[in-house]
Amino acid sequence: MEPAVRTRRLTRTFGRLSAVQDVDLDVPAGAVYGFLGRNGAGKTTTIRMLLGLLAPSAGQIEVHGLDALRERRRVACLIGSMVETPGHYDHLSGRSNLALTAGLLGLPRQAVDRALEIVDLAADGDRRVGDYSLGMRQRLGVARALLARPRLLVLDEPTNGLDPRGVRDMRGLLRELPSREGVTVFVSSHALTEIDQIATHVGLMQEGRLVLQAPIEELRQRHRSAIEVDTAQPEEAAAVLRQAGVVVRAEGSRLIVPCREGAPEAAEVNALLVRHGIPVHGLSPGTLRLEALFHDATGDRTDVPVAA
Ligand SMILES: Nc1ncnc2c1ncn2[C@@H]1O[C@H](COP(=O)(O)OP(=O)(O)OP(=O)(O)O)[C@@H](O)[C@H]1O
Repeated sequence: MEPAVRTRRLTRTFGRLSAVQDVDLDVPAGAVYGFLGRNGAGKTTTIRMLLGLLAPSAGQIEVHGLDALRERRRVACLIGSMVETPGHYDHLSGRSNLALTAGLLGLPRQAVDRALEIVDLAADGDRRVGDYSLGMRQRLGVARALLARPRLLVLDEPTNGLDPRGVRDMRGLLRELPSREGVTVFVSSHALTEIDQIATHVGLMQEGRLVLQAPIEELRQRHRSAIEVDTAQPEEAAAVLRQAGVVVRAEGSRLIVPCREGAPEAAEVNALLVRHGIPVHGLSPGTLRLEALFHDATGDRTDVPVAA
């Protein structure tokens, strides 16, 4: 299948500043692509070029096989977007807000009902937008972006400023969109933790460059962190594990089992220790620590580049 987005050497300079430099994005159709980076890394500039709001200084952009710079109108019809906090008419209901846009686009009224349904605002559709929470306003923005049934949905920091519930709702919505609506989701964020559970692919921007791009599963395989064992008998536990051929390191009362080729799963470590009568107070299963991954990709060990 042709990719939803493909850029080659995409570049944008502002005076002497390279806001985006030689970026090769590959966004597969049907993906939820998490576009990550700190503030100022070049995400918004890239997104504005994808949407035809800003001309590149150099490079190419293809959207579903169409040259976005030559066929701007056709490409615009394929994309729905929400860039920055969406503006709504506060005195109107959510439904009326969408109906206005639908009217401008020449879409039938059913398009409004469908969009409200998708973002789970059908029950609140007749309430004034002024009474909506920020999360509801953001979802209404997504509904508007979906009105014309785009093939690609581009969202710039849609979880910015949302409370945990708002983040959870937005996550749930975005995760479902490819399978429910057949739309590819391209979503930017400076907070990895807000999208690591929904992204199928990630791209990381740093200082205008795309320093990492991969399917998230591949990254999970490569960067599963160590299993941590909390026990009152660390020395005995370490001896048991070493005898079983497991590489292990002690850190105070915790034991660390690095995840590497042939390392046991957390459950096996637990079973082995319990079999030898060693109580295990806590066991962390070695989940993906994307922070570590980003440290590796950017060579930045001083702080976490994309923490919540
Ligand atoms: N119109 C402009 N004129 C001059 N410099 C700009 C302009 N737009 C962006 N920049 C600069 O380009 C760089 C990248 O900005 P951009 O907004 O793309 O980053 P970002 O990753 O989206 O960050 P944020 O999350 O803060 O929006 C920054 O240094 C920014 O100051």
